[in-house]
Amino acid sequence: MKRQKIILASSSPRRQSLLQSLNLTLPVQIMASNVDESTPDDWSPAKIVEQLSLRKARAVRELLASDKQDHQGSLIIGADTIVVLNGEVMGKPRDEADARRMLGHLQGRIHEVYSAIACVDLLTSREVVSHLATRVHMKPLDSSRIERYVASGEPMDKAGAYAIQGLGATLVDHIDGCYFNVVGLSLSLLSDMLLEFDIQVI
Ligand SMILES: Cc1cn([C@H]2C[C@H](O)[C@@H](COP(=O)(O)OP(=O)(O)OP(=O)(O)O)O2)c(=O)[nH]c1=O
Repeated sequence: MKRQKIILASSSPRRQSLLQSLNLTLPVQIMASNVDESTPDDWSPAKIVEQLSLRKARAVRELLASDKQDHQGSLIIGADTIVVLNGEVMGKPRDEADARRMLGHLQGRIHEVYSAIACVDLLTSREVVSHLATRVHMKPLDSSRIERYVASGEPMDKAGAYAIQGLGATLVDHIDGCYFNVVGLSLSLLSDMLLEFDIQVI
């Protein structure tokens, strides 16, 4: 049995276009699942993103279980991103008020963005998971600027209520670490992990 395809277990358009930008010779299929993203309070940021990325990839494996034959050569990839400020974990904002609150905490401070990638191999049943943290230095922002940014709609489906790849770039002073890790899928980490499954990007 040979490697047939990669399945990205994600509904995030950012992750889809980042993976596609690698121009892999293997076909890429998108298959999102609905997983419960709640986690115990005592989990570290690294454990949260690693376990959630695994949960997403395993959920797709379960979806495929009924027609295993067709997917045996698949490598499933899941990913998860959170923002962490002084121990406070921020996922996606619940509403605009929550986005305002998150940006109010992040402005003028340094936070970390944790993103994990999980690879679940249907060929060998092997699972590999890893994460990176990137430090983001956000500019000081007054409340009217935060208000205008929230009104743009961009924060709503982003961890920490901003998108560094969009208008949010204007709110960031600088970062230490991998840029694509902030966007939600580190291509550097992903390429290293794919090599472990004999998939060469370049
Ligand atoms: C900090 C930051 C996050 N994000 C996004 C990446 C993720 O899509 C999202 C964090 O939510 P996630 O729960 O990691 O992902 P998701 O629900 O969007 O997609 P899926 O679970 O189906 O893979 O925040 C940005 O796009 N830009 C940024 O600068």
